[in-house]
Amino acid sequence: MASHTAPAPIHPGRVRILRPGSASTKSKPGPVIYWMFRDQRVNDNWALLHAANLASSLSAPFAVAFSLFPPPFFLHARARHVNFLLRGLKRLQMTLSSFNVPFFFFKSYPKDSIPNLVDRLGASSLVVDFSPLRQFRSELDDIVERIGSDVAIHQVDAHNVVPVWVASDKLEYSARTIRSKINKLLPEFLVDFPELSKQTVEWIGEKPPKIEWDTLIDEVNREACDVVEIDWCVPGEDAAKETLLGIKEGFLTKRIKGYHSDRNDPTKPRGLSGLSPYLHFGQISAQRCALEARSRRNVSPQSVDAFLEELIVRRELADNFCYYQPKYDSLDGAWEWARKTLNDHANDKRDHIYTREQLDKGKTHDPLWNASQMEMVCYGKMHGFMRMYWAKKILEWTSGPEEALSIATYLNDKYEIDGRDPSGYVGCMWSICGVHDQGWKERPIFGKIRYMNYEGCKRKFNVDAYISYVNKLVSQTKKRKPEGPLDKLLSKKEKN
Ligand SMILES: Cc1cc2nc3c(=O)[nH]c(=O)nc-3n(C[C@H](O)[C@H](O)[C@H](O)COP(=O)(O)OP(=O)(O)OC[C@H]3O[C@@H](n4cnc5c(N)ncnc54)[C@H](O)[C@@H]3O)c2cc1C
Repeated sequence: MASHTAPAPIHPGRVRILRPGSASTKSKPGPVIYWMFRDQRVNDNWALLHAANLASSLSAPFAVAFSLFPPPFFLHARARHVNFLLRGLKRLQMTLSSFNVPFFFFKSYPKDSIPNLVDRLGASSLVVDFSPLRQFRSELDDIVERIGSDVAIHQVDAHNVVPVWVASDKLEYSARTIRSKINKLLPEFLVDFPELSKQTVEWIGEKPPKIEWDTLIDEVNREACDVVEIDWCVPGEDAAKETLLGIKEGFLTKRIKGYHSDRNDPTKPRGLSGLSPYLHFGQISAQRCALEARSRRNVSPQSVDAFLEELIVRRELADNFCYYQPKYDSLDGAWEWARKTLNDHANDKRDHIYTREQLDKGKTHDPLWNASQMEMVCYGKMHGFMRMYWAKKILEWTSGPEEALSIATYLNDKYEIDGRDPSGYVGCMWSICGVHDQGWKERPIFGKIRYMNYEGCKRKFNVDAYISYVNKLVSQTKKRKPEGPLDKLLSKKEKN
């Protein structure tokens, strides 16, 4: 991609030394291993660049390792998620090999495979990604504990434009309180990436075993078959780049102008960037998206500013919340005012009460809600505006806020291709528990939590058009038989 600012070295604030190790005191330090987790890309990846720099400073080679949690997978991922990830990694392995970088893949808990690999290879250093999610952090704690004290362990926040620990040292109250902190740091952190160079120190150690990608994908399709793969979104870095900058339908090249006016209209899904699957799996860097958007600001300042607000401020606020609030997916994680108002109204009469199963099947009295649920179930990505309405109605139609939150996060994680993400937990917490929002006029069930209703949606967009759009999506999905290999379909889409 084109460079717009001078490439910068890695900002020291982006790297945390979890353990110093003693590699530099050795006459022949062992290789550097990068345990890739959340940032599954070769381009624009500060963690990979750091591993390469570290290796070069030690005159040692480096390799990348990825460990797929065994079933039920990380955060109970379904075939939709795991195979998007695997198809992306399949391409990533090829790209890495063009840089002479070996790629080790395991289907086991990282806390088992990574320390074992580090030990077997006599590695001098381990570089790890950052994620604020509990399950990742506990896995990392175990890894650190199991690795010998002479091995250096460095953590790099390659996901956020401003590393979470630099942006703020505390739980932020709202976008208003974090915005100025992030904006002040952008000149330091929103800089162009240096290029990754080909590995020059020869890898003479153990060779990674051959990865049978197609067999793995078939296995996952059997093991996590309750939510099937999607076919409209091609996984991998190239497709991510195409979504951002493609000459036919790229977001910044063709669609950005309408973002400001169309992004809250669910009948215009192309009005959104469509980048969330790629951002979630780290197949594109948010920093790259921001650099490219900023360089096109003259095309449509309002739209670019609105996009940067979502991409940087809102997304990184979500990481801040999950990082500093351990109860990020529970009513206990809400602010005192919200917990009080929700508890005050927990026993209010509900006109409709649905079970998780009824909601899962989209069987409520509200055709708009059912359509949004089906958009998520069949298509795998509900429109951003509908996500708010969808979650708020779950609060209205279940027996209490704790149950509502648990159903909303369960369904969001199960079906959204971008689910199991800090932005998902915070989206549900915002909608149901008022996190990052303010108190509104008190009303039944919701208390002071912001309310949304069907009539409001009717005033904002053409509800019937959205419902028919989703019906069409559903029937197209039903028509697509799982007969032909999805690979064929995906590669055809990639060529177009
Ligand atoms: C109940 C609920 C659940 C949500 N679940 C998820 C989820 O599981 N995963 C997820 O990535 N986002 C989630 N969001 C946030 C938002 O709806 C999606 O990020 C957005 O719809 C993704 O589509 P897009 O990339 O085309 O959006 P665009 O509008 O083009 O946004 C670009 C990027 O900005 C970020 N972004 C946009 N809106 C938000 C937001 N409100 N909070 C944080 N980051 C944002 C995302 O990374 C997004 O990809 C949820 C919101 C709500 C209210």
